[in-house]
Amino acid sequence: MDPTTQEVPIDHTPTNHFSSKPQSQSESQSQRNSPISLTRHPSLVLHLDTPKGRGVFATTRIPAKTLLETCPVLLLGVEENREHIEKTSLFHYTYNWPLPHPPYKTQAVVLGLGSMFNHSTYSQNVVWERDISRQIITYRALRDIEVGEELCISYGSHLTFADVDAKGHEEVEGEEEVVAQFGGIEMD
Ligand SMILES: C[S@@+](CC[C@H](N)C(=O)[O-])C[C@H]1O[C@@H](n2cnc3c(N)ncnc32)[C@H](O)[C@@H]1O
Repeated sequence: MDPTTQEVPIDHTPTNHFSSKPQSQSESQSQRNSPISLTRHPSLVLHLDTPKGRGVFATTRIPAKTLLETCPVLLLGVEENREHIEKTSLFHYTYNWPLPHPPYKTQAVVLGLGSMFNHSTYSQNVVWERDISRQIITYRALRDIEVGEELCISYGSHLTFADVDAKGHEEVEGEEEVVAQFGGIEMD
């Protein structure tokens, strides 16, 4: 797998990009029950008028692996998503979210800055990780981020919009592809 993108199959096991230490059952149980710190890195600002719309930028240098943001998510019902959300602009802000039962996937609205990170094919500098049991997503610096740099994640390879960073003539995929990928954002 290309480590710079997050195109991984849906996995119900929480993963950690920066540590390989497995969690014991009691550790994960006590983690589930403890309050969640809601981190937002103080150097993040929102620019309103970029070629990608709004976007998140750094006002100081941010070292690799720094925790940037912790976002609670709002899980959508499968039918609710299909019948309503997919028909609205909110759909382009949703992430795929695994379910333990058929159809094994729904969408989630990410509350906080998580919905503001744009996509970069070539300069992804932020990785994100779902915590399935606690319904949160955490974002970390993938590498050192310089002053003035935009913070970008990868939405995966199937985009529903023309990528302003694209160098070639990459095709914009249809809406159904997006559902299969990012939700609105594959974000996996
Ligand atoms: C989750 S939102 C990100 C925040 C968005 N820029 C805003 O202003 O609300 C996803 C949307 O941002 C835009 N976007 C993100 N990455 C982009 C890129 N690389 N090129 C062009 N547009 C992008 C697209 O309109 C996409 O549907």
